[in-house]
Amino acid sequence: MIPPGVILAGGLARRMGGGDKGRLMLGGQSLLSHVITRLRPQVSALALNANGDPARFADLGLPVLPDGVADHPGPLAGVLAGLDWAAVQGASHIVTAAADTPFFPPDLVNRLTRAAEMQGAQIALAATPGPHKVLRHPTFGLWPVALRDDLREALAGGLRKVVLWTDRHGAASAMFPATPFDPFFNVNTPDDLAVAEGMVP
Ligand SMILES: Nc1nc2c(ncn2[C@@H]2O[C@H](COP(=O)(O)OP(=O)(O)OP(=O)(O)O)[C@@H](O)[C@H]2O)c(=O)[nH]1
Repeated sequence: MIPPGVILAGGLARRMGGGDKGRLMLGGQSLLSHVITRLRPQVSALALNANGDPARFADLGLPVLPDGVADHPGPLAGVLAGLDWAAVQGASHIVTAAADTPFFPPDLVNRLTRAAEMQGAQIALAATPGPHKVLRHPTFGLWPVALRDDLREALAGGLRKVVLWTDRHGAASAMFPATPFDPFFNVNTPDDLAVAEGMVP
C-alpha cells in the first residue's frame, strides 16, 4: 500500500536566523515547493508538520500538523504528529521528508518500502555512501503507526536523537546513490542556500 507523506517543517531554523526555512527561495521556487513537488507523486496523501500559526500555510492547501510535544524536541516530535494523523486515516505507515532538503530522490518511498520488506524491519531510514562510512538521513524514513505509542513514551522519557530510537527497533537502511551529489543535501545556513543554487537542475 502506498503510504501518506509528512513534510517535517517544525524546527526553529536557528542557523538560518529563525522563521520558516521552507519559504526560502531556491531556483525560482520555495524549498517547500521543491519538496511538495517531489513527494506528492510518491504518496497517497500529504500533510505538513509545522508549529505556530497554521494559517500562514493556508496557500499550500495541506493539513498542518503541530507537534503534540512542547518545546521543539526535534524531528521525532514531527514523526509522532504524522503517525497520529495517519492513525486516524487507517494508514499503517508514513514516509517523512524534511522541508529543507530540496533534491531528495524521486524513488524515495519505493526504496524505503523495499528496504523495510527485504530487511524484515518496521522502520527504514534513507542512507547514502559517505567518504568514510554510510551516512543515514534520519528525517527521511518509513515509520509504522504501530510504534506511535512507543515513540510517545520515548519522547516523554526525554529521548531526542532519532537514531537512538530507530536503532532500538532495528531500522533498515535504504541506500541511495550520492553522485554527482548527495540527494539529501540540506539547507541549514545561508551558505548552504548558495551551494544549493549551484545544484538546481
Ligand atoms: N516537528 C519538529 N520538527 C523539527 C524539530 N526540530 C527540527 N525539526 C525538523 O527536522 C529537520 C531537521 O532539522 P534541523 O536541521 O535539526 O533543525 P532546523 O530547525 O531545521 O534548524 P536549526 O535550528 O538550525 O538546527 C527539519 O525538517 C526541521 O524542520 C522539532 O522540534 N519539531
